[in-house]
Amino acid sequence: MPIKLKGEVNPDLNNERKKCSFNVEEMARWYHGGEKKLAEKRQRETLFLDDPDLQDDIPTSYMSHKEIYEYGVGKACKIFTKIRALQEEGKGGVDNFMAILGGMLGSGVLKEGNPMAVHFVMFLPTILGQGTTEQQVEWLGRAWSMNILGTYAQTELGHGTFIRGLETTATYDPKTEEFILNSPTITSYKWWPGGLGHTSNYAIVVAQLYTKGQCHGIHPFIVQLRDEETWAPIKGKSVEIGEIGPKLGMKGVNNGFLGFDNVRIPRKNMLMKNAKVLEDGTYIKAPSSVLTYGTMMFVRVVIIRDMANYLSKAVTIATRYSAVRRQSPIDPAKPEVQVIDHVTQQYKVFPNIAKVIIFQLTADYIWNLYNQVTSELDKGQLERLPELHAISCCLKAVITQDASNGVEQLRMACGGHGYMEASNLPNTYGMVTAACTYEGENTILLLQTARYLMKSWSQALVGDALVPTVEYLRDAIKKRSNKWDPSITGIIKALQLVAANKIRLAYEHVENRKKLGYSHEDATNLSSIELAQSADAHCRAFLVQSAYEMTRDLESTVSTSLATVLRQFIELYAVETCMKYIGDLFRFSGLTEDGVQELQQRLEDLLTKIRPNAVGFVDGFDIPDKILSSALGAYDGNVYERLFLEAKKSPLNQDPIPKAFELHMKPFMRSNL
Ligand SMILES: CC/C=C\C/C=C\C/C=C\C/C=C\C/C=C\C/C=C\CC/C=C/C(=O)SCCNC(=O)CCNC(=O)[C@H](O)C(C)(C)COP(=O)(O)OP(=O)(O)OC[C@H]1O[C@@H](n2cnc3c(N)ncnc32)[C@H](O)[C@@H]1OP(=O)(O)O
Ligand SMILES: Cc1cc2nc3c(=O)[nH]c(=O)nc-3n(C[C@H](O)[C@H](O)[C@H](O)COP(=O)(O)OP(=O)(O)OC[C@H]3O[C@@H](n4cnc5c(N)ncnc54)[C@H](O)[C@@H]3O)c2cc1C
Repeated sequence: MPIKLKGEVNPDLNNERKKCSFNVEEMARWYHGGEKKLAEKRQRETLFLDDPDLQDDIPTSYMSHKEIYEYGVGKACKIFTKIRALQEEGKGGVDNFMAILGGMLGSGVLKEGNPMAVHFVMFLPTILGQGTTEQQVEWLGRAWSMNILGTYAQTELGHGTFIRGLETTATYDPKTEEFILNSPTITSYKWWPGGLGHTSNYAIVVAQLYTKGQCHGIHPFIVQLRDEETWAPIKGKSVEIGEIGPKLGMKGVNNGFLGFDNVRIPRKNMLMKNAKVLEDGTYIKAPSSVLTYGTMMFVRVVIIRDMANYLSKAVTIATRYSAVRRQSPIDPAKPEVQVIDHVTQQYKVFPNIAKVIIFQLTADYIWNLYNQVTSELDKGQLERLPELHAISCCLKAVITQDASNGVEQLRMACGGHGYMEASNLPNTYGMVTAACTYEGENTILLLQTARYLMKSWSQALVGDALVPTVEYLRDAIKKRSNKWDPSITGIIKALQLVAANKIRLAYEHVENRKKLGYSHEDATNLSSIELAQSADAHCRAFLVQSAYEMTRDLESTVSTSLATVLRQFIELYAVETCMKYIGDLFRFSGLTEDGVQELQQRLEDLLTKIRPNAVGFVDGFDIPDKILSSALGAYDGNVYERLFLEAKKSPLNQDPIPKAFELHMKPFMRSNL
């Protein structure tokens, strides 16, 4: 019997949708920032997803490495042609870029990643954030219209985290008013930049600046890599350039390597909004050396929404599949149930739905804070930069880690079929887990936050004023333990108390070690497990608190039925966080065995309450099938038909007798007859 799509929605999914107690369209409006934004999102998606030129004829899974790249570049050009047209019509603005570069619409049209993404995510923002007005005039026009394509070349073969240790040099020659770029060692070769391999003809290169025989640390330079007409690497052998080879995921991103042999660039190509080199080689310091790190902060901020997007896709796939899949009766006398009725399955899936909401709210919070602080920086006010750095570092670390764990858990929640590329969960995992490493490896970022927390603790000890994100430390100094209060505000206080005590202990252990004669750096390294954990605890308390505060007036903005379900998810997030940190809560918050049993009961009650709304809720994320790209997660739930149709696409299935039979198996199988 030929397998065809039925054109009908799976009856189990139909029943789920009938059970939903709130209006899914209202949820979509709330989640996407209001009616206007939702309508724009849908129009944009239709424009891209229905374009015959942007359909996937062959799944990329069956393509070679080279084909994936060529196909990706072709698609990227078509995508940006459409984006250009939208911009020219004055439609969409930054929202178009947010959508097309990230894990929602972007990953729907270009599953393996976009080889031109770093041009918009880092090359342009670096010129904007670190170029002078003249440099912006010189470069931005051509970069915006993509007449030149750039990347961000910071990481080297030998150094990614410790950027002060980068080895690429840019030595100023006052005679010609040029910088001379060199890669003195193999470890100094740039390694990793997205699109560097074959897709960019310019790069922001981060290099050690030498002038008048002195090193002034790392600075950004605009360097041409390839001829604009011929695309040949410039000046024969002086630029050595290529791509780094296959990776776990992001297979279409064309990450590259780059080496310099006496490559000369004009003085004006050093980005000089902050630090400067004058014609005679005089160096003028920046108001703060960390302003060079600004692009990384920008990307850490946008990654948060990207993680919410990827997780929302994975959890939509797993929730719908869990409603369609029937396996094992609960009562042996009755038929097999939908796997979503097994409570352990609910426990795998629903907390990940809750995380999408929390991450989305956090993305709004951090985006607003980022915009406030950068507008202050433009006026020369640097006061709030450390707080933004501290909170964005731990949020990036915790949210990428949770999203990555979440996608993997959801893949497993789909059993064997989750392991198929046709589920789109393996590819999603490849995209998400990369974010745990890029833009600052997560442990490093937690340690950056911890560095700030140590300072904040010492300020709290002497009664100095504290910024809002660490204000809770002041109360914790006075009160080291608490009486357990199971309300949401009580949970927030308890999580803050855990964080504050972990910060205190890490601080005390660093200080004790210093008293034993260790240097500050060695004492810090010896205490770094506790330091990283204190930053993690701080972030988790922050996530619950900010979600709670950002939804304070929920009842006045949405219907009671929607507010009820949203509150259930926020409460589930808070309770699940408590269950994960139960040992810490016992240590520091006055939680008792009775309290734990109450939390367990509450967790189970919440799963039961959420159960009838789960499918409706993920429908409210409003993710079109073409973006989900999943046989398991499509709106109609025709899982088995889709899996079959995908399997039929395998090149091996195009011929009933494989070549390998005549070539290898037959001679082998008969050789011992
Ligand atoms: C215009 C564009 C239009 C449209 C585009 C719009 C939107 C795009 C939208 C959507 C896109 C969607 C998704 C994007 C998602 C994915 C992106 C795609 C691809 C990603 C490509 C990846 C790129 C990269 O990975 S680039 C390389 C990144 N590398 C790193 O992150 C390195 C990590 N290391 C460091 O940052 C540093 O080395 C360090 C660990 C911080 C240590 O540095 P250093 O040794 O100097 O520091 P100290 O510890 O001694 O600290 C000194 C001092 O500085 C403070 N500090 C450190 N960093 C910062 C900072 N960034 N800002 C402010 N302050 C900072 C630190 O706290 C110390 O302060 P104190 O001395 O006061 O304690
Ligand atoms: C998909 C992808 C895309 C990327 N795109 C770009 C790009 O466009 N441009 C670019 O410039 N770079 C890019 N990168 C590079 C990326 O930014 C680095 O890989 C990242 O910053 C981590 O650095 P590393 O690889 O040197 O890791 P390492 O620093 O070598 O980390 C290895 C281990 O050492 C630990 N470690 C290191 N230092 C410390 C410390 N001080 N304390 C405690 N532990 C420590 C880490 O926690 C980790 O466990 C990309 C990377 C990936 C994976």
